[in-house]
Amino acid sequence: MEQLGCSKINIGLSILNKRNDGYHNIDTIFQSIRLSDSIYFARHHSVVFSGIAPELPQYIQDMIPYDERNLALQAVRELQSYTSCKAGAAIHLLKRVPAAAGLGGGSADAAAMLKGLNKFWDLRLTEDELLTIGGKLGSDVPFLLKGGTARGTGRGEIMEFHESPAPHWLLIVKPEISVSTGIAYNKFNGISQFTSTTIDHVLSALKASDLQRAFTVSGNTFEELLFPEYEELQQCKDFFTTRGYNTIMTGSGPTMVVLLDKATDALALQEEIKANGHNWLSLITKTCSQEDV
Ligand SMILES: C[C@](O)(CO)[C@H](O)COP(=O)(O)OP(=O)(O)OC[C@H]1O[C@@H](n2ccc(N)nc2=O)[C@H](O)[C@@H]1O
Ligand SMILES: Nc1ncnc2c1ncn2[C@@H]1O[C@H](COP(=O)(O)OP(=O)(O)OP(=O)(O)O)[C@@H](O)[C@H]1O
Repeated sequence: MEQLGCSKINIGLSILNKRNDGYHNIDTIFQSIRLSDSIYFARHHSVVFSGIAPELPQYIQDMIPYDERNLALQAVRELQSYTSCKAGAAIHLLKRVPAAAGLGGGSADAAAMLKGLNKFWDLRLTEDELLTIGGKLGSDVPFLLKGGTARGTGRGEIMEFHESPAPHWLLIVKPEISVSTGIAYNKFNGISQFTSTTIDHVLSALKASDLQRAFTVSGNTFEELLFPEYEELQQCKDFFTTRGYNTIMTGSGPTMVVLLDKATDALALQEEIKANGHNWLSLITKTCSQEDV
């Protein structure tokens, strides 16, 4: 049995304030994208876990541990302790989503593991139970369990779902910079030009099915926090905006999301990235809706 774990982009993200539990309240628009990892389940007498990421560059492969530190295996452990299930499974994770990219890759695997094992072991957990278990594993996991298009508040787990825009082609571009999510959040000093009003504007553009406008009016507090320190991020964004493409950073970065008019634009941009000597990883994907997740 195969279970897909679709990743996400954030179309706008405002950090509102720091909470007493160490997390930050945010206001964001989550949007599922087709780019996904696969988890394969086969019958086995005990739980064994393995994984590979052959399509990703070596420096990203080196970041992903296939042991108890892997969020997907942590999802297995959470399910085992919640249900006391003693069943086995041979579980294999095939990663295609770049790690530490702001695409929610590890969280997508955790979500896929919860949904996959719920079916494979016939656990019959309700969606609410999965959302509660998912929330323990990471702030992005509840959205990734459901997918589609949602406004996320709280630490991201309070979700208000909306109709997804028609599928749009995207070029996902990741510079070779890694900043951990926790460290990026710690740079927040209480002030951002992007507020819930920014996210209101994104949402009204989405309601009008105008993804171009949604990108134009969106903003991400993490851009304010990271661009001054990592010049290459501004350079990467400018590379696409100066060529006329609406471009936003997703999550806590460093990945840029370039909104395309047509898939062939991606091939031309990939050629230009190479011709300009940039070592950015770029992948073509599409936005998708809850039915695809
Ligand atoms: C940047 C986003 O991807 C936007 O969707 C998420 O907010 C991050 O979600 P995530 O990777 O699932 O993050 P978690 O694993 O829950 O938290 C990692 C670390 O990020 C910080 N964190 C995360 C989410 C949040 N709303 N406030 C935070 O301050 C905390 O220091 C936490 O220890
Ligand atoms: N299944 C997994 N896939 C990728 N990374 C994982 C996984 N499990 C644990 N990790 C660790 O988590 C780190 C962050 O990777 P992940 O892909 O989840 O980040 P992200 O896309 O930036 O997440 P977010 O957008 O939720 O902040 C990696 O550097 C890696 O060490």
